[in-house]
Amino acid sequence: MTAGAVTAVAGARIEAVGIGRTFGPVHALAGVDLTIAAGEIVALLGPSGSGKSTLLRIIAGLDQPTAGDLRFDDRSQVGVPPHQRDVSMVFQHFALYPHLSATDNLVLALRYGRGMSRADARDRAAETLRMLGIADLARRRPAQMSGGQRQRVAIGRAIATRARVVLLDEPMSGLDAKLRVELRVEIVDLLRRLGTTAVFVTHDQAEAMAVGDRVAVMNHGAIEQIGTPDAIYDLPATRFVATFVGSPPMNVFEGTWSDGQLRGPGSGFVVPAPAAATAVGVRPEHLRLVRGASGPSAGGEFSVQGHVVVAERLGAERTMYVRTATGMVGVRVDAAVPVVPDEPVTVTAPATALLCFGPDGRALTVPQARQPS
Ligand SMILES: Nc1ncnc2c1ncn2[C@@H]1O[C@H](COP(=O)(O)OP(=O)(O)OP(=O)(O)O)[C@@H](O)[C@H]1O
Repeated sequence: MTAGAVTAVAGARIEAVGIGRTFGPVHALAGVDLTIAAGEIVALLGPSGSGKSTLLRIIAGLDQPTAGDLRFDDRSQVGVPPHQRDVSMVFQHFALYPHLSATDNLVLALRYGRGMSRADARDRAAETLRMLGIADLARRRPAQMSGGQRQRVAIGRAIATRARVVLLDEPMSGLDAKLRVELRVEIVDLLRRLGTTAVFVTHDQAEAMAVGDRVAVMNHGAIEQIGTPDAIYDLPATRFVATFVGSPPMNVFEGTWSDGQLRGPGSGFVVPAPAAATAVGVRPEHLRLVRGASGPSAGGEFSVQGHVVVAERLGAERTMYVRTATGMVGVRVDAAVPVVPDEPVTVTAPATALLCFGPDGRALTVPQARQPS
């Protein structure tokens, strides 16, 4: 994409206050509070059915909340139709007009959505296609483009209008992995340069972490946690967030608490834990693999024994899966570590890498090593 000066916009500040949406007995949204700063990019991340699209549609004005308020720059948008909200949307399916060229798809949106003159609309369309590196597609119709090219045009149409809010609903889910990565870098760069406020829905945690200034993790119609990608990864507020974000996910081990310690089943781990802890979590990269069975752990270190099952190669590293009495454990190791199926191993982690969870799934402690500075 060609960098260069573009006409910037003042993105709107979005505020959702106690937004609820029921469909008969279904609570699609259960009191969502969310403030998005002007010009910020927020990724809505969550499993299928968690309410992401419903929230996005309410922000767009395509659906109305059954409770709460939605404000743009302190003005309530409840009851305001989509075309009066200054939002533009990119959907998973391109929704381009098939009989129009790339240029004309943009020109139409600018003339009828923005009331621009034909000449101004053509200038803006050309500028936008240039920004997206697809000026050579100007005369082609959607059927003459690849999926990635069509989605670039659809994104171009959304940003060409310079709406103060851009909403993207799984905009890349039909594209292959390499193209998704390429395109998301371009989208973020473009949104930043324009200064527009953006909400990006995805169920792909890597994508959410890559595009969002902040990530809002949704579950059962509520936001479980909102924070920077670093905060979401390093300081997850709940067990759900801890295991939804990260690949492979955080390992979580159930235990029984007594006298300041959490004990795994059988002769499993014993680690210091706050009262009422029911489980302890540790990320695969904080675990260490020691060959053979070792004695009891010292100094509050986490330690379980097991046997190597399989390993998955991931670039310079691999994930070794080890079967233990407390379940399967994923350990991130250097790719140079040889894989010997069935080999007895001990998996350990320092106490500072452990995160304990209570019976309601909330994180109980923030390990010293991971306190924000
Ligand atoms: N028009 C509707 N009528 C009835 N139920 C609905 C409607 N729209 C959404 N729901 C329900 O609301 C809940 C949230 O749906 P929503 O589409 O917002 O989830 P999502 O997180 O976007 O999921 P996905 O990733 O699968 O798109 C689901 O239980 C869904 O079945």
